[in-house]
Amino acid sequence: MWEHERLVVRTGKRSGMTTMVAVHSTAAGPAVGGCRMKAYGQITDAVADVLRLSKAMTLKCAAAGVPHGGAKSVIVVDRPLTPELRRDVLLDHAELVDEFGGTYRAAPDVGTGPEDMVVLNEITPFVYCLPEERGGTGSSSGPTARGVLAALRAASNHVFGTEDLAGKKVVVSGFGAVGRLVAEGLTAADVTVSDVDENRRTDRYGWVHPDEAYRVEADVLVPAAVGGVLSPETAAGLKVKLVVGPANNQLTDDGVADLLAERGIVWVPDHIASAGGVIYTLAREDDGVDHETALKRVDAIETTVRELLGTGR
Ligand SMILES: NC(=O)c1ccc[n+]([C@@H]2O[C@H](COP(=O)([O-])OP(=O)(O)OC[C@H]3O[C@@H](n4cnc5c(N)ncnc54)[C@H](O)[C@@H]3O)[C@@H](O)[C@H]2O)c1
Repeated sequence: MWEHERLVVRTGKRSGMTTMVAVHSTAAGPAVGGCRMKAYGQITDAVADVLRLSKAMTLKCAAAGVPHGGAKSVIVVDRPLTPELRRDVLLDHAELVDEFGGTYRAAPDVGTGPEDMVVLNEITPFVYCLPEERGGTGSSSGPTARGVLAALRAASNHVFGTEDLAGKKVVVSGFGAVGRLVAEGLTAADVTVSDVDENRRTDRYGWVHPDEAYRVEADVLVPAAVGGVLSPETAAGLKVKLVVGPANNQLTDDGVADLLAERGIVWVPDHIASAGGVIYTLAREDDGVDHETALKRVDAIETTVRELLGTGR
């Protein structure tokens, strides 16, 4: 069933590249979501992604209790990006974002960052996370990681009876901006990391090949790379008790949640565990609260997860 409010797919007049915006819902308020820039096999893959991700943003905003709906945008990279082409496609995309008149407000996502929001902002005011020197709050990776750590505290307490994961083996799959900060925050745990990019390997943590990350024996798995990583097959092969991570849309389909539950594996939905970035950004940029107050709102993810797991207080 079609449940999105609006989907527009456009060929950019400067770049000739395809960009798109999907608004899933504005029922709770203007829709927010990231602008993803990546290569896809087919345009239909990109459309499927933008529809899935925009719906996940509606769930994320609802669970976080912020007065916004969910949207997402995608820039389909179909050739090597020179700096000129990158700028052109961002300007093309900015025109599309602007046509939504504020019903979609864009933030960075995989493949884009605060500096790209500066380019969008040349055409549209409807952007978040400009660099701090431009009056924005910059990258939201820090608050996102903080939210994941809050979710981990609550879930760890539920599963292991301890909040700090002391001595527990934790596998962080995806050693990028968020994964790295989550690993750093798990000071008491025995952390192993994994990434498709071998250059990210470090002596500080154990290392496991990405193909093995979802099969190794451990206590906790933190998906911090890409979506679609929990399929019926990977769920059947997991040897962990707890899965909590920032990667959006971790399940290949909703039924995988039941498979995990049947196996006694506790999974905290990604739209709850990954909400720290959106909570922080909206608190600072829309509500105008200070850094510490915004972080307190992020830390409330711990309470949300306690309530979700029936250990609320
Ligand atoms: N940054 C945020 O504020 C934020 C907010 C909400 C959700 N997320 C989600 O969290 C995840 C991580 O975000 P990020 O900002 O750290 O991204 P990032 O691009 O900085 O890091 C992702 C890392 O995953 C690696 N990777 C890619 N494919 C992989 C694979 N198959 N197996 C293992 N590693 C792989 C990449 O090499 C990279 O190091 C993404 O799914 C993102 O959508 C991020």
